[in-house]
Amino acid sequence: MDDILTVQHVQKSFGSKHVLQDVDFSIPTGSIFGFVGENGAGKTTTMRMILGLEKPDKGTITVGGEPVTFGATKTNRITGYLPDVPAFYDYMTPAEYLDLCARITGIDQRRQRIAKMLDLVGLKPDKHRIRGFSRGMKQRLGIAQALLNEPRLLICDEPTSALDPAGRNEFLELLASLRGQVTVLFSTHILSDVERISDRVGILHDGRLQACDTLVNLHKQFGRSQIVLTLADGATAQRCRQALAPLAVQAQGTIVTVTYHGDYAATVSQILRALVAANIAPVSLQQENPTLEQIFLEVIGDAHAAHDA
Ligand SMILES: Nc1ncnc2c1ncn2[C@@H]1O[C@H](COP(=O)(O)OP(=O)(O)OP(=O)(O)O)[C@@H](O)[C@H]1O
Repeated sequence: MDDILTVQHVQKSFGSKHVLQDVDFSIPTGSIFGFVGENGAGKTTTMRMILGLEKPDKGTITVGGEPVTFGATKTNRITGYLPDVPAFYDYMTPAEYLDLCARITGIDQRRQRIAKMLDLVGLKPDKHRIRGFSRGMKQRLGIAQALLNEPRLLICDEPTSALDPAGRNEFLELLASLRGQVTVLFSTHILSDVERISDRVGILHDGRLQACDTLVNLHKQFGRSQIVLTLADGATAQRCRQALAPLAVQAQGTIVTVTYHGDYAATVSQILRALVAANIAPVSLQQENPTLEQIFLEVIGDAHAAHDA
């Protein structure tokens, strides 16, 4: 699979502030990429550089194999953008607004295209003015606008942060429904949103992409998975802890927790063999997967440790 976007060794400072030190990543065509970082990490700056709205100090960016140049860039013909605070003409209906955008960008067969976009984002082609829209409806209209020119790459800056849970849910479903039709790059600091729909995740911290991989691989590399056993009583829990001593094991009350990296099946069979040998029958055994939030903390913790070393 080829990469729709490549960002190579990009650096950016504002005055004496080094925002991006060496950002390097690519996005395979057709995937949904969650771009994660704390406030001020440089997500918006990176996206603006991909759109040619900001000039990198060093490094190169390509979209669809073409280099992005600062200013009027050809690559924006295949890129759609939903800014963090999209601005609309409130007195227009969504169809009127999309018609205006389509005229400005010279889109053919406007009527069919607008009807298709409104249908895709679940907005009615009626006389309701944007003024009365909820934030969620405005975000969906923003997506319709960003998709108007049938882009190959859709960039969304913090698209869910201003939405309530129901609006977020709807919006994430809409983004997920675009999978396969358009490659999506969206930034957020809501990690559960990334976990729900992304194929790949990039974690931006300290001016670098500290991790960039599929969720499965991030779990493998950084996730500290746990297996939680419940025993009949405290004494059995202590015996269980001793039986499992070669593993990273803790006991508290009747609960014994084993923390492991890597393969669940291999670890659980090791546990079961040790329990059988010690003649211990647990009341329950449960697998607990790390959340992306735990992985994020692990990644930025590793970055700090490397920095301090
Ligand atoms: N035009 C500018 N001039 C000076 N500093 C800037 C400019 N644009 C961004 N910055 C600074 O660069 C840093 C990164 O900002 P950026 O908006 O890219 O971060 P972000 O990860 O998108 O954060 P947020 O989640 O808060 O939007 C911030 O410290 C910001 O103040």
